[in-house]
Formats: sequence, structure tokens, C-alpha cells
Amino acid sequence: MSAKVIEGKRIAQEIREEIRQETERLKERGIVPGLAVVLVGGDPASAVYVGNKEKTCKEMGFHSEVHRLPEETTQEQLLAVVADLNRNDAVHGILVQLPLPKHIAEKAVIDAIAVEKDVDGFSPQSTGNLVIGDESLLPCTPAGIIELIRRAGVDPAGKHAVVIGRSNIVGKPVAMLLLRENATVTICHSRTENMEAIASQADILVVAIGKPKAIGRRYVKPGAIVIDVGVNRLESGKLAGDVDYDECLDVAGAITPVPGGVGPMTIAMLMQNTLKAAKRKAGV
Ligand SMILES: Nc1nc(=O)c2c([nH]1)NC[C@@H]1CN(c3ccc(C(=O)N[C@@H](CCC(=O)O)C(=O)O)cc3)C=[N+]21
Repeated sequence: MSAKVIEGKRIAQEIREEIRQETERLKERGIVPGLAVVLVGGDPASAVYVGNKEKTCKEMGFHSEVHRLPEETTQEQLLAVVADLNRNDAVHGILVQLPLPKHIAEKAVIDAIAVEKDVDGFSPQSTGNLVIGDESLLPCTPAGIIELIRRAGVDPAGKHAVVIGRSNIVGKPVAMLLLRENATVTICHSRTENMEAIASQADILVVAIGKPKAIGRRYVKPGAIVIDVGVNRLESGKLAGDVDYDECLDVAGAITPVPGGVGPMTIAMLMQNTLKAAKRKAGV
């Protein structure tokens, strides 16, 4: 039996079309959602990601601004840019592309973004709101994962969800969102013993460890839904997930591909967060 392939790219496209239409209607009321992206330095992968975000904003009909700052930018200068954007009424969402150069403390910068403009959902306040279950902008990749699970026709309630990875930007928040959806959640990480035995009990397996093809078929319960968050560039130039897709294809019930799975959903959720922030500011 072969797994159902969860087409993140197509689903993201549907969501983008919904956002584009809603933006058109908002424009008639004088509301234009705005996203500011800040890129420090010349990392080529980051430059591509930022370019994609800019292009998607334009497609949505958003106001888009990209602030490309040189590698030598000081933390103080970057904080000043963020402070300006916090005050800028045309900007409803602020995203500082990570990673930042080593001489800048990422935490200081993330903490400086106004919570109502925190479209990444990375700030301590947004994270706290997520854990408590208060209204907040959700981190894009975790929100995209929940959307993919829903649209695959799986209700997490009562299911065993195993998350492999405990980062602040994916593992921890996706575990909290799955808990909010009433799953029974286990978090595995680099120090977990018997990971295979735990992972293979999962009805929903989410993998976010950043190691190409690290998770093979022995980690997958027959029929499980497998969500692969990894985006690893191989030496061949090809992209690979953290899951060995070919090997897991005939064990899993449903699986996300890389590329074309979680990645496109991340950008769609960023657009959704920007729209939400704009509506909230306008009192819609
Ligand atoms: N402040 C901040 N917020 C982020 O959300 C953020 C960040 N920094 N730094 C880098 C990571 C990475 N990330 C991705 C987004 C989309 C794809 C994506 O669309 N990937 C395509 C393939 C793209 C390709 O071919 O390279 C896919 O999986 O199909 C991947 C990775 C967001 N990140």
C-alpha cells in the first residue's frame, strides 16, 4: 500500500488565493496589509527566502518592504530599524530573517518586535499566549503543519502525536498546538533513548531535526501520518527532508514531500498572519 501524498504546495496555493481575494475586499475599505522583511547580510539561502516572501506579498496585493542591511550592521542599528517599523502604520507585520550574523543577539531583536506585529510568532509574549491558549499570531511553520493535518482529514483529538525535535521555532510550538488540538503529545530529541520505539507508536509523526533522511521506515507505525519539516540542501544541490521519503512511502498512511510539503505552507501562514494583524489593527 502506498501513502497518500499530502500536497502542501497545492494546499498553500488554495490558501493564498483565499487571502488574495480577502485582500481585494479589504482594499475597498482602505485597508492594505503590509509586511516588512529585514535581511541582514548576504547569506544566499536567506536572500532566496526573502525574495520569495517579497514576491508572494505582491501576489497577495500587500504592501511589501524589504530592508536589506549590510553584514556589518550593528545590533543597535538593527534595533533602530525595528523600532521604526514598530511605529510605521503601513506595516502590520515585521519579520527579521534568521539566522542573523553572529555579532547580533537574535533574542534581543526578536524581543524588540511589537507583539501585534510579530507575524513569526517567535517572541516570548506570542509564545506565552500560544501555551496559555490566548489569542495570538501563531508561528508559521507549526500553524502550517496543523492545517496540513486537518486538510489530510486527520483529527488529532485522542491520537498519539510524536514530535521529533525541540526547537523554539518548530518542535516546541507544534507540540503545544497539537496539545491544543487534544492530541496526546510526546516530544523526542537528541537525548531521547529508544526513539524508534517511541516514534513507531505515533499516529501523527512530526519530524524537525535538520538531518537529511535521518528517519527511516523503522520509526513509522503502519498507517501513520508523517509530517516532514526538514529542508536540507544536499551536495547534489537537491533538497531532502529529515524523513527518508522513498523508504517510508509504503509504511505511512499519509506523508508530506520535500520540497512541496511544509515549506510552501510556512509562507502561506506568514501571509495569513499579516492579513490577520492588519484586520485586527483596523478593528475588522
Ligand atoms: N524569521 C524567520 N522566519 C522564518 O519563517 C524563517 C527564517 N527566519 N529563516 C529560514 C527559515 C526557513 N523557512 C522556509 C520557508 C519556506 C520554505 C519553502 O517554501 N520551501 C520550498 C522549497 C524552496 C526551495 O526550493 O529552496 C518547499 O519546501 O517546497 C523553506 C523554508 C522559513 N524560515
